[in-house]
Amino acid sequence: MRIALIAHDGKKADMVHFLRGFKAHLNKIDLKLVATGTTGSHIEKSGYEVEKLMSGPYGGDAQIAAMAAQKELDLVVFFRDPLDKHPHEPDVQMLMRICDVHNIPLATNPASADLMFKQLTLNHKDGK
Ligand SMILES: O=C(CO)COP(=O)(O)O
Repeated sequence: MRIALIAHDGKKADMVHFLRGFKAHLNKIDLKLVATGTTGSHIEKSGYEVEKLMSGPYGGDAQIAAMAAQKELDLVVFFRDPLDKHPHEPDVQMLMRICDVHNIPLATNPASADLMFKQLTLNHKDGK
């Protein structure tokens, strides 16, 4: 299972907090994490192994979109900050569009991600 993780600056602390909450469960799953550059550095510091791509504004969102289009991702968690401006907004929109085109589950806030991760851990317990 490969999961992409992305968080805007105002949401990076939320991402780290969210992942900490699932650590015990996620450690039991064969999981590969991939993230945009700065998000990845934060995730690493919280004790996860993660493949870091470019930083979002330099093409990281686009790299994740390419992986989604190539069906290399099972889930994308993208904690967006709707109260801030982003110079690479076209890339952000493109990533979300590509997830919809290819029917890749996309969680854009912790409440949605929580539901998806709970399902993931349930599936794992049931051997699905
Ligand atoms: O900009 C981002 C998402 O649009 C995230 O990029 P970073 O993880 O490099 O901050």
